[in-house]
Amino acid sequence: MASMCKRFHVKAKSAWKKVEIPLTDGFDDLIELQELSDYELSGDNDDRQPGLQVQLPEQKVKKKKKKKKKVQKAEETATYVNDAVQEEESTDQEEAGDGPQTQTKSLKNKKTGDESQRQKKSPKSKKHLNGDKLSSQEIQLDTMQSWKGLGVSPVLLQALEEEGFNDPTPVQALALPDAIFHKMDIIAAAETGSGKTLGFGLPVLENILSCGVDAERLREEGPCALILEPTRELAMQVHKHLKAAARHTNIQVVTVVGGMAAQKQHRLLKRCPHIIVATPGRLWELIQEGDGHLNKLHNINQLVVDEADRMIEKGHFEELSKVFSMLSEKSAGLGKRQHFIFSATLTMDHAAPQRPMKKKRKKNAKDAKQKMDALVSQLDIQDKPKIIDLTRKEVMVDTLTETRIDCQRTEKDLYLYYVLRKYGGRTLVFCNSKDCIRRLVSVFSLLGCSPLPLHSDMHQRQRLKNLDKFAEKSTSLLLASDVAARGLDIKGIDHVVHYQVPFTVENYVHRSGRTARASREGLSVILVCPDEIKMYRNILKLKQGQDFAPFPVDPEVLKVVKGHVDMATSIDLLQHRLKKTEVHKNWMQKAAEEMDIELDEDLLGLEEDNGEQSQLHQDKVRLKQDKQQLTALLKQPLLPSTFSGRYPTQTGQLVMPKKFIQGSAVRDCLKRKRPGK
Ligand SMILES: Nc1ncnc2c1ncn2[C@@H]1O[C@H](COP(=O)(O)OP(=O)(O)OP(=O)(O)O)[C@@H](O)[C@H]1O
Repeated sequence: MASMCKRFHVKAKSAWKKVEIPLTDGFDDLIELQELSDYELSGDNDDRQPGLQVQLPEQKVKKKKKKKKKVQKAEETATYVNDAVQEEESTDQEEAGDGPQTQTKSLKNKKTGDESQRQKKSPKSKKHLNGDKLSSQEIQLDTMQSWKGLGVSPVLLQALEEEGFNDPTPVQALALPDAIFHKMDIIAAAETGSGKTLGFGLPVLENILSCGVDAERLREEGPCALILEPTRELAMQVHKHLKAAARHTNIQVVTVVGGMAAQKQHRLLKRCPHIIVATPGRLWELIQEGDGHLNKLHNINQLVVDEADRMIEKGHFEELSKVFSMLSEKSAGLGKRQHFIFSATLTMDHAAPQRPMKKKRKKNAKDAKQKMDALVSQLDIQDKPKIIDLTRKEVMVDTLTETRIDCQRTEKDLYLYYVLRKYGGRTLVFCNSKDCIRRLVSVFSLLGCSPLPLHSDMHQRQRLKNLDKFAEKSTSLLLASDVAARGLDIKGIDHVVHYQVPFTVENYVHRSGRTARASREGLSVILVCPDEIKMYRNILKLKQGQDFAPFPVDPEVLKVVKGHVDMATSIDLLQHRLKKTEVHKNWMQKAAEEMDIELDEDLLGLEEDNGEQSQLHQDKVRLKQDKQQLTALLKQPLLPSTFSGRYPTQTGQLVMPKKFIQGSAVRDCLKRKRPGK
C-alpha cells in the first residue's frame, strides 16, 4: 500500500480552527470538524519537512504535474473535512441554491456596535484588499500578473486562473479598483459578452471576504449582497459565475427566481447565504410571505441591478420599486450601501421600447428616462458614481458579422432552413411570439433539425433542460423568445438568426450578443420581409443608416432545400388539420359522456354519407406516406458529392456540378463582403 501513495506536506501557517457543524441531515455522526485555512503545500518525498503529512493516491499524484491540478490537490488535502458539506451542496444544485451554511472559513469576528456601519473592515481584512498580494508566498500565480493592483484576493485569482481568465477584460479593469478600494458606486455600459458579470461579481465577493462575514453574523444580520436580474435563466447563470469565482471560499450564493417551488427557496434562504441573486417578482413575493432571511435584506452592503435598462421596463419596474422602497425605508441611517448598475445598452438613445406609433414612441422614451432617473434616485446614490461607458460607436463587438436576408414572410422558413442545412453549427433563432415558436418547432422537427423551444409559457425545469441540451451539442437549434435575448452566456453559439425583426433596437443588440462572445467570432442574420422594413431601418440607426451586407445564398442549394421545406410545411398543415378534427371529436364525446347522452355521427361532423370519414382515413394514410417520403429525402445529400457524368454545353465547355461543402457562414459572408481579399 505504501508504494501506491506519495507524501505531501502541509505546513500549517496558522492554527487549526474548530468549525461549526451544520444542523442538517447527514452530519449526525460527526463529533467535531476542524479546518486549516492558512497552509503551504510542499515537496513530495521530503520526510524532513515539518508539518502535517497527507497521503494521496499515486494515481492522483501523477496528475499534479500541471500547476492547475496542483492547486486542486491543495484544496483536496486541506479541506477534506468539508467533503460532507460539499456533497450535501451538490445535491441541492437542482434547487438552484447552495450547500449548508457551515462557515468553515471564519473570516472575521462578528460585527458589534458601531461596526454595523457598512463596509467597515477588520485589520485582518487588509490582506484581502491588497491586490499586490499577488506575489505573496501563499499563492504564486505568475500567469495572473495583469490582475495586479485591481484589488482581487489570491483566493479569487486562483479560481480565475483555473477558468483561464489570465487577463481582466476592459470593463473589469476599469470597474474593479474603484469598486474594491474606494467602494464607489459603479454605473457601467459595455458591449455584450465583455465580462460585466465579474465586473460587479468580483467586488461583491471581495467585499464579503474583506468584511469577513461568519455564519453567526449572517444569521443575525441577513445577506451581504443582493443581485437583481431580469430573467430566471440569467439569475441562475450569474449564480454559476459567482460560484465558480468563489469556489475556494465558503461564500454561499442562493438564487431566488420564479418557476421554482417557493418552499424550497425558503429552505435555502434559511441557510443564510451571503449573496442572493434574484428576479424582482419572486423576491418581492417571498419578502411579502415574511421570509426570515429576506426580512433582514435592508442590511445588505451591496446592491446590483444588472441589465438595468430592461429592469425599468414594464413587468419588472413595479416590483423593483417596491423592493427599493422597502430597502431604503428600513435601512435609513445604516451607512453607505454600494451600488452597481450594469447593462450593454444602458447608454443607448433608444432606451425605450419603440412601437410603431410615433407619439407613443416619444412617450415611451420619456417614460424610460424618468424611470431610469427614478431608479437612480430610489437607489439613494449619494456620492458621484463612477461611470464607465465602453459601448463602441458601432455598439456591437467587432468579432460579430451582421448580415440580412430580404425575403417574403412566407419564405422565412426556407431561408432559416437554408442557413441551418448549409452551415450547421449551434444556432439560436429568435422569434417575436410564442405562437411562431410553436409552429417552427413543428415544421423544423419534421425537417429533422430537433428544435428546442424556449419561452415564458414553458415550465422552468423544461426551459433549463432545453438550454442544457442546446449547449451540449455542437450542432443544435434553439427557438427562443426574447426571454433568451439578454445575458445568456452559452459558449460557442455560432449563429444568431432573427426570424422576425425585433421590436426594439436594444433587443437586436442583446439577441445578436449571444454569439461572438469573449472575443470569439459569430454571425447574426436578420430575416427581413417587406412589412418589417420600417423596424429594420430603425435598427440600422445603430450603423448610422448603413445597411447590413446580404447573406450569401447559393441558388442551387436553395432549390434543393425548398423541396424539403415545401413538403414539411404541407405535412405540418395536414397534421394540424387532423389534430384539430381529433380534438373536436374527443371534446364532443367527452361532453356527451358527461351529459350522459348518445352522440350522432353527424354531430361529430364525421357522417359516413358525406364522405368525411373516408376523407379522414385518406388524410391519415397520406400523412404517413408523406412523412416517409420526407424522411427519405432528408437522407439524401443536398448536392451530389461526386461527379459522374459529362454534360456538353453550347460553348463546348463542361459544366461541373458543384460539390456540397459545409463551410463557415462567417467566412462566406466576409468573402462576399470583400471579394478581392
Ligand atoms: N477576464 C476574463 N477573461 C476571459 N473570459 C472572461 C473573463 N471574464 C469573463 N469572461 C467570460 O466571458 C464571457 C462573457 O461574460 P459575461 O457573461 O459576464 O458578459 P456580459 O458582458 O455580462 O454579457 P451580456 O451583456 O451579454 O450579459 C463568459 O463566458 C465569461 O466566463
